[in-house]
Amino acid sequence: MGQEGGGASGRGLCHGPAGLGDEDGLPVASLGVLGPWQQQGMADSAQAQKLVYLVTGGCGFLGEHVVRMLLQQEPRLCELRVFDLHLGPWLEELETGPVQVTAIQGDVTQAHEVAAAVAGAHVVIHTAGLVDVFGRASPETIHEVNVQGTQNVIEACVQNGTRFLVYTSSMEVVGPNIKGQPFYRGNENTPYEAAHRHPYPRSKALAERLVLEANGRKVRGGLPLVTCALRPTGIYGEGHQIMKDFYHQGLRLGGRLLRAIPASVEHGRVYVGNVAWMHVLVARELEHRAPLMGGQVYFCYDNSPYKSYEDFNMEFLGPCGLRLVGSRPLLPYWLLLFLATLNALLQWLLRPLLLYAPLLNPYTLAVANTTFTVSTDKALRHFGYEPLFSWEESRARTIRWVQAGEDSTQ
Ligand SMILES: NC(=O)C1=CN([C@@H]2O[C@H](COP(=O)(O)OP(=O)(O)OC[C@H]3O[C@@H](n4cnc5c(N)ncnc54)[C@H](O)[C@@H]3O)[C@@H](O)[C@H]2O)C=CC1
Ligand SMILES: C[C@@H](CO)CCC[C@@H](C)[C@H]1CC[C@H]2[C@@H]3[C@H](O)CC4=CC(=O)CC[C@]4(C)[C@H]3CC[C@]12C
Repeated sequence: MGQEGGGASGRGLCHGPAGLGDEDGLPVASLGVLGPWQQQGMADSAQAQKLVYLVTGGCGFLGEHVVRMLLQQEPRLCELRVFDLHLGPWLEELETGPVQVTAIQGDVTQAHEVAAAVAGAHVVIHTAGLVDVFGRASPETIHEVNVQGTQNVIEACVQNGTRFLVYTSSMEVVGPNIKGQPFYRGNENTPYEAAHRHPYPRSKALAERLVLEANGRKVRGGLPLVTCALRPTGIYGEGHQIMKDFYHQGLRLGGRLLRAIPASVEHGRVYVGNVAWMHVLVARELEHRAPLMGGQVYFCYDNSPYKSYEDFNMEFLGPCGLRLVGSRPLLPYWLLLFLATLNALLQWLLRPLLLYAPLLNPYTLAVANTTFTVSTDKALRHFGYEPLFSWEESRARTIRWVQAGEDSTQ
């Protein structure tokens, strides 16, 4: 595994898009007279291993699954660049495989670091982001990472002739909105008033718009950029820190969690392995279905059941020995809202002294307390997506991970 500090090199036999001289901008240089479409038939052979992928945020919860999924499911991969502010030690175990894994410690807000990492890549999967709905980071920082960082990725693709960009957006781009209106089993075309005040959903919405508007821009060499955005609902699975936090909280309370949200409020959830699989499929199919998929958004979905946030968590925490107390919320909503507001006030008062960022605040309460679920088959229709993991398997894997009690996803 190569380790880099803000740049990428040592690409071995991979050929970057700029040096191809192929009309479609596809990676055919080292395949002699074969055209791009013929390459597809060779996908399983070692000769076809010519693609360079870059995953930003590749050491995060989702990013790690995307990285591992690419190594398992993308036979044309030659080099995989993993770009993150903080590199994970698990990257080292990947160095024995046939694909060159290049770890790049870098910051998406630094345009030159992003440009260096993108140079020579065929596909960029941009999952890096500041996921903060708890007030840990300032609104300016969230904007800088999520919006300016995404703009840097787009510009780097344009400068370097990289044609395929997949962006990890979020359900939060749509809602729940500030009015708390329910979004009940909606799809990508369901009308909904997306209005946000919170910095995280605002930043994701702005970044998603940048990505979609960049579709069709000419990249170096004159070919069009093809972009699309995936919108996961609440992701769960191995590595989901908040799930672990609830588990430990339950253990501290003698094996109990207290119901705060009515069981009737549905919150969309999707297994991390399926979200990663969707990214891999989209990245692969963008090349072949650019006119259909370019500039599109897709909700990430699978067969996980529709439940409230807490009832869904109990699917995993129950088998780990926890119990959710109460068939109805134990505290009235007004009291929860009061506590959430108090938390926000304390956060503001204590900010000069310390960071107080509990899970409960007016925004997280609103998200957990508003129905937001998706029901769509757009990804199936556009690029043949079907979940790789059944609900039973997703559940079993997540339970195993919670029980293992470690922080690794494996
Ligand atoms: N966790 C969830 O339920 C959902 C997450 N998403 C999106 O999925 C993506 C991944 O989220 P998670 O894996 O949950 O979060 P995460 O925090 O585990 O991963 C984000 C990764 O981005 C990296 N990163 C942050 N700032 C960076 C910077 N300036 N430069 C380079 N790398 C940076 C972090 O170090 C981290 O490894 C994010 O874009 C998020 O908005 C979307 C929907 C739901
Ligand atoms: C009121 C509490 C009583 O137990 C429960 C508070 C739970 C919250 C911390 C979570 C409820 C819903 C979660 C969010 C949701 O899954 C959608 C998200 C999408 C993203 O893109 C990022 C993460 C998140 C905002 C997620 C964050 C945690 C919750 C607010």
